[in-house]
Order: sequence, then C-alpha cells, then structure tokens
Amino acid sequence: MPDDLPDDEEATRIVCLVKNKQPLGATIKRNEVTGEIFIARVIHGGLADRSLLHAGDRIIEVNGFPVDGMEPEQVIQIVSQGTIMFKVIPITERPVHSRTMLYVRAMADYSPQHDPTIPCADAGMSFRKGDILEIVDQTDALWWQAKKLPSSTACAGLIPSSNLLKRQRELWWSQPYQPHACIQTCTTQPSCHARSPSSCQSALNVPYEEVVRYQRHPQDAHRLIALLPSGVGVNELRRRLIEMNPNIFQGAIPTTRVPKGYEESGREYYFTSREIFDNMMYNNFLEYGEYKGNLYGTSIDAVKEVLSSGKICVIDIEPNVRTHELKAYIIYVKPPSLQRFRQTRQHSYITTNYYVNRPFKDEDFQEAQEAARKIECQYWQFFDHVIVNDELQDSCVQLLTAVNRAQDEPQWVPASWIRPN
Ligand SMILES: Nc1ncnc2c1ncn2[C@@H]1O[C@H](COP(=O)(O)OP(=O)(O)OP(=O)(O)O)[C@@H](O)[C@H]1O
Repeated sequence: MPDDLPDDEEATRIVCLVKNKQPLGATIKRNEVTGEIFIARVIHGGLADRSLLHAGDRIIEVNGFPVDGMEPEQVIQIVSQGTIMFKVIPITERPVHSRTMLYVRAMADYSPQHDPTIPCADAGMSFRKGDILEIVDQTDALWWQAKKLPSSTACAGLIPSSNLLKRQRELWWSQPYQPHACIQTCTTQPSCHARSPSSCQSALNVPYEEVVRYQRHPQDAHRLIALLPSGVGVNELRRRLIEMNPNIFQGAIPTTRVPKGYEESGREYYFTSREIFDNMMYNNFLEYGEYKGNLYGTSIDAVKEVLSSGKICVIDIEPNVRTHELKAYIIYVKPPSLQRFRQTRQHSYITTNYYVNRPFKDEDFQEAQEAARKIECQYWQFFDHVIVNDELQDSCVQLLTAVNRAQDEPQWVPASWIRPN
C-alpha cells in the first residue's frame, strides 16, 4: 500500500471478473440525492455472488471509469462482455441473509418477460403452476430469489414475493376458480369444511402453497389415491388396478349406479339405493355429485375404513380430498392426441346419460379433450402425477408404478398436512 494514502480514504475492494454470455447476476441502483451507484441485489449462485460482490456495495469505478452521477443504464453499458474490473467500497454491515428452507408449489404461471414491474427481466425466473420452487432469499419484500426443482443450475432467479403476486392476481392468475358444475361441496354441516384445511379452495387463494417432503412411514395408513377426471378411462384403470390385487387395492365411493357384471359392492364402489344415499349425504359426505344420471359421493368414513384396514384406497373424484388425514395423491389421467384417441378406442364402448355401451364417436373425443383443457386450467397445480391414457396396458403399468411411488417414496405435500397449525 502506498504510504501517502489519506487517513479518510475508505477501504476499497477491486473485483475483477471475466464475463461470458451469462448475466452478471446483480442489479444496481442510484442514490438520487448523492448520485452514488450501489449494488441493489445479488442473485444467489450467479457470477456476481461467486465473485464476492454484495448487495449494498458502492461501486466507484468500472473498468477505470468513475461512475458517480451516471445513470444506471450507462453503467450497464460498460459492463458488457470480457474482463470487468469493479472498484467498490464494501458495505460495512451486510444484512444477515434470511436464507430460509422454504419450498413452495406455484399456484399460477409467471413469466418475467411479460412483467413490466420486474427490476430486471433477465434476472427473472419463469415458472408454471404446479412447479416446486425453492425460495433461497426473502430479504426483499417484493422480489424473492428462487430455484425451480429439480434444479441443475446453481443460479437463482427473481420471482415476485407472495404478497406481490397476490396483488397481481388479475395479471397472472388468468383462470379464476370455478367449482365443477356437477359437484357440490357439502354445506349442510359446517364440519365438512373444517375437515379440509388444505383443500383446493384454500390453496387457490394463495399464489404459493408451502410444501414439504413427506415419506409415508411403513406403519402409517396408505395415502389415498384419487384419479380424475371421468371420461378418459379412469374407471377402467381403477378397475384393472383393483382386479390385479384386490387384497391391496379397494374403492370406497357410494354410488346409486347399477353394478356392471364384473363389479362387486365394496370393491369398486359401494352400490346403494337413492334412499340410503340421501341419508348418507347429510352426515357422511365431503362432497357428492351427479354424473350420467347417477349419484356418487366421497364418503370420508368409507375411505378411512379402507385405509385403516391396511389397503390402498383408490377413488375417482374431484380433488377436494386434499386433507392432512387422507394425504391424497392425485393422478390426472390425460387424453391422448385425437388421432391416438380414435385408434385406441376403436373397440371400446362408452356409457353416456342416454346410451349404455355404444361405440365412441368423434364428439366424445372432442368433449373429453375440452373437459381436460378445463380441468388442467383449474387443477393442474394439484396433480402429483400425470398419465396419458394412450395404450391401456401401458397406462396400467404407469398407474401401478405411480401408486407404489406415492406410498413408498418421498413426495412434496402441503406443509399444513404435516404441521397443521
Ligand atoms: N387406453 C384405453 N384404450 C382403449 N380403451 C380404453 C382405454 N381406457 C379406457 N378404455 C375403454 O373406454 C371405455 C370407457 O372407459 P371408462 O369406463 O373407464 O370411462 P371413464 O373415463 O371412467 O368414464 P365414466 O366415468 O363415464 O365411466 C371403456 O370401455 C374402457 O374399457
């Protein structure tokens, strides 16, 4: 160090880095009163972070040019590719990073390129509803830093904080929630609502749902397996699963539908009369609905009975079953392309409100695809697994694999299921 340094000279740090095409991973701001340029935020795992630049450092020079009084845009122009030398006065008291272990499931789609409010679109991270995000920094009340899981990159991206995204509901939450027309949530008993602390409805009011990794203990009850929607073969898949091993798999939905030849009451469904169904409706159902002229219900007690017998309960119903008690694993059965739909269903029969077992028509495929589009808009974020029901045999294998994984391997579940308060 030179001997003649003035006493009041502040300690500076020279940071030299070689920048390729990747972004610097930092944003800068100007103090409007003094004209001084500061590093506003450093993206976790980015180039600036790895080069030991910190939020709050004051930039004095870039490549030998003094930057005080410059517009931030002018500074950015100097920071192009190649070797960059920053002379900075390091921030004296670095804020303690609130590095939290927070994982969330996104309930909305987000694209930084379409967000006029983001401080730097290049530093932003896009996500789709249903994506699991690791929130690595919540220091800023408006802009969090996150990584999308499973993540191969070390570098985080900017995303709107929960509060900010909530305020931008119209912009990002393009599909407001509309309950399925034929399913009515049971309102006759207030306890029905209390039974579903983390149902879809409550999760739809927050932009991010906190999640944790959960693995069922071998001695715990099995997770409920819910297949949806109707019309793409869920009935057939469920039936085949149960048929494969009726000692392990069982259904638990009361219905007023007449059993098909191969069905047994208490195995695929509980076949019951309208009078008994009506009585059950008032004290036993989480939800119920009419489908093709027959009533179906989610009887919480029937599901619990199957689970407490040690079996795996498989139902086909709307995903209102997201409760900490049942820890439902939701499998979405998606229609294949129109062409594959036609090919695979050539020898299959459909039952509608008016016909029992008639061949499939093009309208049926179009209707199923339209219904799937709507279901995806409303519920995609809640699906734990997606099976495209193309080749039936193939779908059965996929279903069995998914069901086993749900029971025996760690999965993301709402945090409220594990710590209800
Ligand atoms: N992948 C597939 N390939 C060929 N046929 C299929 C396939 N999946 C289902 N099917 C057949 O399509 C018909 C309708 O299937 P299924 O009864 O499972 O309908 P669903 O989607 O459960 O609707 P619903 O609730 O109206 O019964 C059945 O004959 C079934 O065997």
